[in-house]
Amino acid sequence: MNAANGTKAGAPTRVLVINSGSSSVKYQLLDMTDHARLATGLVERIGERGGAADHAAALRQVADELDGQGLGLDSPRLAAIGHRVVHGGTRFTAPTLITDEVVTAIEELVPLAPLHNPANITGIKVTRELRPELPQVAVFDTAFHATIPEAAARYAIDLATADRYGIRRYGFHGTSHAFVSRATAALLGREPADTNVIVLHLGNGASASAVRGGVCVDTSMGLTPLEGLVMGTRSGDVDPAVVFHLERVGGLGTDEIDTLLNKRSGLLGLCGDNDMREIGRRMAEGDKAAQLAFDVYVHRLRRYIGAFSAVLGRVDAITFTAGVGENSAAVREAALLGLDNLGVTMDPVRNAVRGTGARLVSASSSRVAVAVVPTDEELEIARDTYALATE
Ligand SMILES: Nc1ncnc2c1ncn2[C@@H]1O[C@H](COP(=O)(O)OP(=O)(O)O)[C@@H](O)[C@H]1O
Ligand SMILES: CC(=O)OP(=O)(O)O
Ligand SMILES: [Mg+2]
Repeated sequence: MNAANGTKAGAPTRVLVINSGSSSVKYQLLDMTDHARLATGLVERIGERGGAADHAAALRQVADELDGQGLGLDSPRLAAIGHRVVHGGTRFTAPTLITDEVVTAIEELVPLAPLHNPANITGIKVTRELRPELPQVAVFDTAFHATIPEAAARYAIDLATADRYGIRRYGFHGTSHAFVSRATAALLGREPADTNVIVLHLGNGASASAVRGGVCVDTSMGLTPLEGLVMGTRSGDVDPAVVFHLERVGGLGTDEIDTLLNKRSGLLGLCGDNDMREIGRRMAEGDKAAQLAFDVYVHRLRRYIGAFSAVLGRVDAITFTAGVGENSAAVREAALLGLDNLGVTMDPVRNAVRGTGARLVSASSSRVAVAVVPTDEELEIARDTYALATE
């Protein structure tokens, strides 16, 4: 052992993180001795004109890009590859060393995450072909939510039917909720075990979670990443009868409704834009559709903040993260305005300051701290991967 960093002399210390999404592959190569990013990249527009033909081609492009930087997958310094896998079902509640049997089990979960899991599986298969002997680890979006109690995880539908089809709340963005809730405790100078946090992960996909003492007790996403908050292109909560209505009265097919709710709804559906920056610009010009989209987005957020305040009882912090949460002072302010009865007092000046690191944006007098914490899903995945690969 090397006393300085706890690793065996000459042992590989690098981890490649692969995040295969529905139309992109993101990757990062990290050195786990100092968490340095040696390479990061993104292959976009998979399956579109001018983009990679498919996910396998995108993964080979990633391997070539790393080769070109002298950081190829054949490097003896690579300790492991970590893959983000969106749906782990009830079977995978912790990071898992990938075997043929694990790949088959992730394939069996495709019906629960048809938009996400197939891309994750392709990523795993391509890198296993390239480095068959290297430890590869699946890190699941759902795992952090496995602790949610039955009262919050169950939908109130016929129990036998629910169990037969695996219908329950799984929750997603778990690596982000785990990382950010821990970082919030650190920012407050407290132990995660005595810190209660509401985490608002507001990216293209968006979800809220209630974390009590480091343990997740509720989250807004459900069976799939469609439920809950208003997102870039996803509706979040709707009355499920909307689906029957569109089928019976609108004559839409199941796949059309799936596409409508996942890809043509949310901010995009309400105003034609899914980027909060563009919505802000349009609002400044008095655009009514953009204003409506913003208002619906914020109203839904406030509902979940209220609900999760009640779920937790005592709230120590409300933390904003991901693209919108880290950058939109307007969303943060509108979401928390007038919540003094819940112990939340924003400091509008602190909130408006553009910053990059973890920071507080509440007034010093606020009983509940309001924080902005940049998420780092890749580092969380790399840590989980390295821990499992080197144990
Ligand atoms: N400066 C900004 N102000 C407001 N919103 C921003 C800003 N920068 C990024 N965003 C929002 O963040 C979103 C992307 O968030 P991100 O967490 O990167 O998404 P993803 O889910 O793709 O990882 C964009 O769609 C945009 O609306
Ligand atoms: C699960 C999910 O919603 O992921 P993303 O935000 O990457 O779309
Ligand atoms: Mg993201």
